[in-house]
Formats: sequence, structure tokens, C-alpha cells
Amino acid sequence: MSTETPEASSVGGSLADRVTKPDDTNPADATPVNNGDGASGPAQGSVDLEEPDYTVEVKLSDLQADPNNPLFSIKTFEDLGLDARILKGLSTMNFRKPSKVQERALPLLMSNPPKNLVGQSQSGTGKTAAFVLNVLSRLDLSDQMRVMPQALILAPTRELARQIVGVVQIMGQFLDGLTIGTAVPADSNARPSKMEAAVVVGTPGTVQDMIKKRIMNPSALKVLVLDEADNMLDQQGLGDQCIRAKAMIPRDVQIVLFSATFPAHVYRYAGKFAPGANEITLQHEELTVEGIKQLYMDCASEEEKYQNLVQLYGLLTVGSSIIFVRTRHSAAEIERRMVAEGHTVASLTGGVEGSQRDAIIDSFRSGDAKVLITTNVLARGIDVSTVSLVVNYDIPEEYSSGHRTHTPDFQTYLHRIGRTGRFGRIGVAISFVSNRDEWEMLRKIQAHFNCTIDRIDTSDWDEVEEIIKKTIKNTRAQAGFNQ
Ligand SMILES: Nc1ncnc2c1ncn2[C@@H]1O[C@H](COP(=O)(O)OP(=O)(O)OP(=O)(O)O)[C@@H](O)[C@H]1O
Repeated sequence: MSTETPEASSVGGSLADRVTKPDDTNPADATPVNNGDGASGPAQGSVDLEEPDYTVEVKLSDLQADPNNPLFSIKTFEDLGLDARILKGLSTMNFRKPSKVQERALPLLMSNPPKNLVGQSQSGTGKTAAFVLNVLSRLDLSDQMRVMPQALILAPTRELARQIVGVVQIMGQFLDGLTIGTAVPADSNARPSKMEAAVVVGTPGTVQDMIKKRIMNPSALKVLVLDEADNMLDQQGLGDQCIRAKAMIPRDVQIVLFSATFPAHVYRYAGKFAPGANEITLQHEELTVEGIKQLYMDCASEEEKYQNLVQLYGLLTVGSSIIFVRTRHSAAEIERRMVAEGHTVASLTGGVEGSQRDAIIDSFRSGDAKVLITTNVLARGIDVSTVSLVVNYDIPEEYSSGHRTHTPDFQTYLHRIGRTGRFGRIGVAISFVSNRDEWEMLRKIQAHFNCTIDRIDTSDWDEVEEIIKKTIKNTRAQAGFNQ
């Protein structure tokens, strides 16, 4: 799949002139090898975009009219049989037409008797709306029932759970009596004594604990959704918690699993977790998103990675950016050094607790913090439309018994770069390559997704800056504004 986008071409095509293709046959030539070796503020569709400052050729409506685009649909939300109050919610979010996964999943999800679903589609193509619309359509909001949990949505992180709460709130804003509960680890004793909400969104450990302690009564549940399902079922700890949570709820709930990625071994298991499920799946070659321009940068050493990041700072703040690193320690260290040099950056890792984490992600969402350094904790699901640049400071890799394997973590790569280029927007993802192992991992990632990751030449930073800026700025000239 080509990563050259219509939008990138529309700003003059100069990025293609500037980048050079990696030479797969001789990595040592292409890379100077060093042998030493994130508010529950709702996702707003596209309404917050500013006026672009130059001509834009691609509109969301064009993308949604292209049968090869994951945002394509022939139907309207009205055609999908949604309640008028829910349609009103969608309209305030500026959702005009469904995406492909929404159009395909909704009839399968909403049919009766309910059937399970395993659903896959590219990052940023609207899976959240697909499962939230089904959840909202199935609620009984009569006086006795509105305080009974009827839908349980599980997500791997508190940030994602809070984000989903925001989507349920805004999409369901015209449903009288809709109550939503958030079940994430609480600071000290801030946990409610009773979970009286029709929709509960949370992380598996906290939900399981709430059911065990009878804070949450699962007896009226009708729908169980696992967002980022492959991660939820496969990640150590989370998988067990999901199985235990499932064992505590009624057997006849509708089970809905969604993710952009389902590696083969998890996919087989997903079929057992959601028996007899309808399936919407993709080949891994189909998973990259056209609007994300994938690039890499040679770095002679670890230190040069840092220097390149600092050089990029001006670009990082054109929109918002996420820098992914391997460990909490390096996140903290990069933050410390950049702040000491006078740059404004924030970091959010698993080492930060509760409300402090909420404050950091909220300030990133609001644009107060524009550069966020993080680990894989924010690789999945986080939807901040202003993110125009993602940096893989370290290429994501698989671990075995706690040790690095120098094997790329394909799924995480895809989820990380998918924090930009959301729902038809343009974004740039830059991976830093500082040694032969990283080069090999990058090569394997290209082969796996059948995509091209172009080299960006850092010999003239002014030019690098100008070219990336043009691509990033074009992000603003995106969907929604130009429908
Ligand atoms: N039909 C639609 N019309 C306009 N915007 C939409 C539509 N559906 C979803 N969006 C917007 O697209 C963005 C991405 O949606 P969402 O977060 O659900 O993607 P996703 O498929 O779950 O991505 P990921 O795989 O990264 O979790 C959100 O900002 C959402 O508000």
C-alpha cells in the first residue's frame, strides 16, 4: 500500500523529493551503524479544526465516497435504524456518514437475538462509535433499570476508559436518564460504594474487584465490550482479569471484541472468548492508514536520538506530538533534559498514579501540553485529533520473559503510529534508527505491512523542518471542516 497521500501531494509533493528509500539489500550502507549498540473530554469528530491556510484538495466526503477507503459507506446513520435521540447525538458530533466498519458492524451488532462480534478495522476509523451505538441502542432506561449496569465496556488503560466515557456521554446526551460509571483505579478511598449506572466503562482489574466486593451488580448485563481486545486477551495479567470478569457476569451477554489488530494466536482465542461470533477482519497488508506518512531517521547513537528529538522540537509543537520510548526511565530522563533546556514537554507513564495521570492527559487533550513523552501505555486507542506527529524514539519490540528480543512488535508499531492520521486526517510518524537491530526491525515492519517507510535526510534541518511542517499543517486541512 502506498503511503503517499493525496494531501501530501496537494502541498507540492516535495516530501517525496526530500526522502530517500531505504536500501533493503545493504542496511549497513543506509544506516550509520553503532555496533556498540496519552480528560474524559469527548472525541469531537472533526469539529475542532481550524481554517486551513492553503488550498485543500481532499475532503472527508471524498474519502467516504471512495470504496477502497476504510471510511467509505453507502448508507447513512439513519439507514442503520438508530433511535432518533442517538442520531441527534451523532449530529452534534458532526458525524455525517458512517465509516466502513460502522456500516458493516452495526447491523450485525444490533440484530436480535444478539450475536457476538469480533471486529477489526484500521486505527482511527471509528470502532468506538460502532460499539457505543450498539450499547446505547440496547439500554432500558426506565426508572428501575437505569441504575442497573446493562453494558460493560472494558479497556486496557484508565486513559482509554475515560475517553470512552466521554464518547458515551456525548453520543448519548439526548437519552434521558442515561447514567454512566467509570471503573478505574481510584485515588485512596474515592471509589463509589455502589456502581449505579446503565453503562460501566473501566479497566478489567477494577471492574472485577467491584463485582467481587458487590459494589457492582452484574446480573442485568446484556453487553460486554472489550476494546483493544487482542491486547486485553493476550497481555499478561489483563487476560486473566478479563476471563475472571467474564465468569462473573451472565452467560448470555452479547460479547463484542474490537481492535485494529488481531494477531493469529489471539484471533483463535478470541473465537473461544466470543463463541459463534460474526467476524469483520482485515489482512495485515490492509492495516496501514493512507494518511500516515511513515518516515525514519538515521541516528548515529542513542545520544544522537536525543539531539534529533531536540532539533525536531519546533515541528513537535506545530500540532501536538507523542514521543514513544521503551521505558519509564527513559521517558523521565528525556523529559528532564528537555525541560532543563527550556522546552515544554510532559510525560505520562505507568509509573504515574491516578489523578495525576488524568491531569497530564487532560492537559494534552486541551493543547496546554503539546508534546507528550510516553511508553506503550498510551500506544492504543487514544484519540486526540490534533496529534500530527508521532515519534518512535525506540522501535517497539517484543519481550520474552521480561527480556528484549529485538523482534519488532508489529501490533504496537501500528497502534502507536495510529495516534495520528485519525479519521482521514494526515499525520507523520518518524522512527529513530540507531543500530543494526533497529534497522532490521524497521525492515521487518515494512515487509510485514507491505508498506514503505522512507528515510528522511537530516543533513539540512531547515529543509527537513519546512517539508514536515507542510505535511503536518495539512492535518488541519482535513475532514469535517471541508465536508
Ligand atoms: N462517522 C464518523 N464521522 C466523523 N467522525 C467520526 C466518525 N466515526 C468516528 N469519528 C471520529 O474519528 C475519530 C477516531 O475514532 P475512534 O477513536 O473510534 O477510532 P478507532 O477505530 O477506535 O481507533 P483505534 O484503533 O486507534 O482505537 C474520533 O475522533 C471519532 O470522533
